[in-house]
Amino acid sequence: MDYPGNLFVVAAPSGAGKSSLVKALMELDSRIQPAVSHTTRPPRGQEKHGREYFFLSPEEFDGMVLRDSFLEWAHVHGHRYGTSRHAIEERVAHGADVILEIDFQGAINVKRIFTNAVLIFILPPSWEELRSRLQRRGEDSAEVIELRLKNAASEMAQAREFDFVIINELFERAVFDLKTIVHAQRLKFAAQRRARADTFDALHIP
Ligand SMILES: Nc1ncnc2c1ncn2[C@@H]1O[C@H](COP(=O)(O)OP(=O)(O)OP(=O)(O)O)[C@@H](O)[C@H]1O
Ligand SMILES: Nc1nc2c(ncn2[C@@H]2O[C@H](COP(=O)(O)O)[C@@H](O)[C@H]2O)c(=O)[nH]1
Repeated sequence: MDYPGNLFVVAAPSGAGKSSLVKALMELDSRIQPAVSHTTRPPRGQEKHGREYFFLSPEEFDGMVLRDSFLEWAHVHGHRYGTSRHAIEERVAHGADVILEIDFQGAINVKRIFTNAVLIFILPPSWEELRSRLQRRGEDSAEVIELRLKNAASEMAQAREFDFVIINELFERAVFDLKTIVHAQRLKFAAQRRARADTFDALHIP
């Protein structure tokens, strides 16, 4: 699918810093809109229904799957997470730039549908730092942290499927990299759309 707005998809192993980076990007760039996912995971810390996620029961999630309401959904760290079609298709069709924070399975599925989507993978500088960020965040039990670190190895192996990889060592540097990727892609897509429109005009194709 090709739409007037741009779709950016950010994935990372848990604790690499993608939510922090996306939040910082949105503070610098008012054109970027977040998409709130649905999940069966219980809220953690100060999370609020409708802000970080729509928190659903397994039955409610099943209902959305049966109604084909998800653009993509996946099992991640023992819970289900999904991106609603409604949240994306309508907004991108109307020219909005939307950013998704989802896992690598979701990112690859989104790219199959939105072939112009830009996939960005965030890596931590080291295993030690990844562990220490999860511990410092202080929102997950030791058991959950171990599960997320165990899953991180296979997630990181997917980085090569992505269009861009950012190493989030120095936070400000990583925000700059993310901002630069978004800006460069907007320019590229705008130029492609102009070139296509010019070709259609030249060929008198309505
Ligand atoms: N460059 C950085 N240097 C040091 N700490 C960082 C950096 N980036 C993020 N952090 C911290 O690491 C922790 C994890 O970051 P964050 O919650 O953004 O990760 P995440 O990838 O979104 O994780 P999850 O997928 O579990 O939600 C947070 O406490 C955050 O403040
Ligand atoms: N495939 C999808 N993955 C998603 C979605 N929303 C979030 N996620 C990913 O799940 C893990 C865990 O998130 P957490 O908030 O429990 O730490 C993380 O990788 C998210 O990016 C989604 O809609 N689809």
